[in-house]
Amino acid sequence: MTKLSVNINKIATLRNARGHNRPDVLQAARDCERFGAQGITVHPRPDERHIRYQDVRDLKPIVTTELNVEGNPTPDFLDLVREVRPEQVTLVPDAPDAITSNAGWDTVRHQQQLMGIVQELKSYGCRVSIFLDPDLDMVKAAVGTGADRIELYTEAYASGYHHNREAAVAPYRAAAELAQQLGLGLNAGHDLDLDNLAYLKQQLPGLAEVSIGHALICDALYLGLENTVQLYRRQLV
Ligand SMILES: CC(=O)[C@@H](O)[C@H](O)COP(=O)(O)O
Ligand SMILES: NCC(=O)COP(=O)(O)O
Repeated sequence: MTKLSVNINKIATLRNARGHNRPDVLQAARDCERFGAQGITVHPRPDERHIRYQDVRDLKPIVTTELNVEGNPTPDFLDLVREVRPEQVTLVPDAPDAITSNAGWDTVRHQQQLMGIVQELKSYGCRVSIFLDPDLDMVKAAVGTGADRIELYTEAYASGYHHNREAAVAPYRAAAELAQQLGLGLNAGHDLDLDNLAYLKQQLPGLAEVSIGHALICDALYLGLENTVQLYRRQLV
């Protein structure tokens, strides 16, 4: 089974536009779970333009599925996850000024740094996942970091899907097979949507989890959150 973790960053973007508490991020998390989400993902960024560090603290006690906290392991981010101890931490090498995540780790270059961080986070009981491009050398070097899983960065798959989906998924299938042979669990995310999700799931046996935010929240504007979460779940059976 592939689990659906709903990324609620965009709920926070909308809330922050007015400075009050509408929509309520915590209620949105509860509702996503009630509608079928099997996890809640947040990606606090240093400027707190959507999810704030305090949201992450507030979400931990109310999320009943799994809280997945994504981000660059800066000192502030590490202090946050030390305090909150989410079920999963996904390490993402995004620059502070990045509009959104735009690359996976160079696990060859950063293996030592990641090794120390992964070891510490695992000692708190967090599952640790490393955000990666579908590059076989990066997958091999990810093993040496001690991470439990990798999250394949699916932007290139999503952007190539409508042109040639077989070609778009091929590097992901190779990376997924290698990761699982090497004992790494497999997550995927970024720009997944109702068009491209089912094919990815079909092509990547063993895919443990997808985290989806932007497209899902956009779809919910038209289809409603309950219906949308269920539609995404149905792509994953
Ligand atoms: C790691 C990843 O792909 C997601 O966290 C994505 O970057 C969402 O972040 P934003 O909502 O800030 O675009
Ligand atoms: N890890 C990917 C994620 O959480 C959501 O990415 P997107 O669906 O907002 O592109």
